[in-house]
Amino acid sequence: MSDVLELVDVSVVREGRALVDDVSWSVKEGERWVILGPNGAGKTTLLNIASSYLFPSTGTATILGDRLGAVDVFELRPRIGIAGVALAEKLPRTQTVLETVLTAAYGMTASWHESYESVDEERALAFLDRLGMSDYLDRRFGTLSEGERKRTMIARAMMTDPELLLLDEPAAGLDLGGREDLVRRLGRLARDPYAPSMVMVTHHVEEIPPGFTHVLMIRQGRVLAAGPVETELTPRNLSVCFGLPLVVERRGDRWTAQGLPLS
Ligand SMILES: Nc1ncnc2c1ncn2[C@@H]1O[C@H](COP(=O)(O)OP(=O)(O)OP(=O)(O)O)[C@@H](O)[C@H]1O
Repeated sequence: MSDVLELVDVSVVREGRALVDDVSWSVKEGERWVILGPNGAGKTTLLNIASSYLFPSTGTATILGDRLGAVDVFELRPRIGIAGVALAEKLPRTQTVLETVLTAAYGMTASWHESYESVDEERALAFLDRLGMSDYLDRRFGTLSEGERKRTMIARAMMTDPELLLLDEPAAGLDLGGREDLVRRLGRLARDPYAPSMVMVTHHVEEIPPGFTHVLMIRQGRVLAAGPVETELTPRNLSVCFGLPLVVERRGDRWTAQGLPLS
């Protein structure tokens, strides 16, 4: 299996502080990773490197075989799908759901009188259908609920047929039904052998979709644990990661965690 992403001794330093501190981590083809860590741990910073929007201060980052700094990022970026709040905020609120997904095929955020190929439209419709958004095609992106917006963003991220799919807190802000719906859909995607390698950032083990294979735990920019979910998602690792005693349980193919009662 080849490396989809390889970070070696990567640090990101801002104002004299390491936001990401000496991180070495590799994602192999077909793996599905979840990045867990408390607020401010450096999760989004890592995704920004993985998406080629941020260069390490020191160390090397190799994405889809190309080393950051030695590759034209504009050639690399179409190979990476991203769904996250930062991108959602850049998308025009008045654009329809279908246009929001279609524009990804042209590497744009807004439509500019392109004439879309019918094959692109068919792909957009198929992804929107898979994400349960077929009834919203003509709705303005800005009028969508949080859950509908998240599902549209994932459909959009799939449009370019990416080799690497990055999901930044896809279930944040969703109600219980919305979260469970999204986790099931991501679980189906994770199990699809033709789906891209995936990296998903979350704060909650309950949001880990079935089929996700590996976990990276970070705290204060440093890696605490990295490896298969079965061996690394332990009460000890999770407690150190979030800084309080936690129990973690696996039920079927899902996870739950809770704090131990105060004595
Ligand atoms: N440009 C910057 N200059 C200085 N500090 C920054 C900069 N960007 C991010 N940080 C800081 O780096 C740390 C890591 O930020 P990051 O967004 O990666 O964390 P995170 O794990 O994604 O957090 P959250 O779970 O709250 O989204 C935070 O303390 C943040 O304030």
